[in-house]
Amino acid sequence: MDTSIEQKVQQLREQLNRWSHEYYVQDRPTVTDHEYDETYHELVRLETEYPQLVTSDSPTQRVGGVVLEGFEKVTHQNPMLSLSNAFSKEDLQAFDDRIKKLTNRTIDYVCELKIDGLSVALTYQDGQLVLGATRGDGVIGEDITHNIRTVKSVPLSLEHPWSIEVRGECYMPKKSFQQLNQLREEEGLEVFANPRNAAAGSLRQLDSKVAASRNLAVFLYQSPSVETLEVASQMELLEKMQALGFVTNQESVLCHSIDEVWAFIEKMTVERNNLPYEIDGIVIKVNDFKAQEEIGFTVKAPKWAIAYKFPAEEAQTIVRDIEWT
Ligand SMILES: NC(=O)c1cnc(OC2CCCC2)nc1N
Repeated sequence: MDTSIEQKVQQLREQLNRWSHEYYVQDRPTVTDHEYDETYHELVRLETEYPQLVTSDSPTQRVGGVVLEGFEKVTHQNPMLSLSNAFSKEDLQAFDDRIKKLTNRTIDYVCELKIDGLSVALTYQDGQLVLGATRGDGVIGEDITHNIRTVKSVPLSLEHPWSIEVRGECYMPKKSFQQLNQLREEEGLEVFANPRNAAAGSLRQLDSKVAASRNLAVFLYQSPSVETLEVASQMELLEKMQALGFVTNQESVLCHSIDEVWAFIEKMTVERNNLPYEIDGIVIKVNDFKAQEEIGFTVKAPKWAIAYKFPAEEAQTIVRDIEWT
């Protein structure tokens, strides 16, 4: 088979992956959907005629044609940690006091929206996505690669042949959640209680066509590969992951004191209702990785991070009703 066909297929594949990155990762498309679809179907036609040219990172391989018998177990080389919780400004002040006792370094905090989804770990080998896994109990998770590959904002391959693992949250946008529940109601099916359950239910499907239909998305926020990535702080890690083509949450901020952290929490307590996805709090992390190492971990969770949880909305609703009645 002549190499010009091979080059044509590679050129189409790379072009479509670039356009997909612009649309799903940067939210800045440079072509119309029609132009994307035309190019996509040209690739489908050529891959159908020359199936030996299909590669695992071709956009045609995202559509979910895999039905598993069951889920394989995955052991996380680096345990996926959980978070301690804070519920008040006083809890955060106590956290800040503890931190100051554990390191003499000047501490900056990174505040990240606590995305209300399902934790996932993505492993890339030589730039190719080879594994998508759930957190499970933190040590043993489930292999959900067939479903993770259908999430449009997860790169199937990276521009450079990195061998790294990145972690984040897979979630269902509010709009997709409402549309899904409306569809389920029309079909007489049980509706999902919240977007988190809907995302978890979608990723735990054996048939990847289901996940492919659920418009899932991800935000990446952690990586055990900090040596490979040569980053010295959480902020640098977020910037590096974005540079590699991963979606990171653009609301993350650097705070120089716990008072600034609280100001951000108060701001997001109001703004969270306008976000296109659900959050259930704010994650506060010591920025500098050397300081994180000094501060250390408890058995299950880092001492250098805490999750401030928003008050449960139902409680507020009840209180509001009482006030008005
Ligand atoms: N749901 C989130 O958005 C979220 C969860 N966890 C973390 O960090 C944990 C992970 C390992 C140590 C701290 N960050 C987040 N943004």
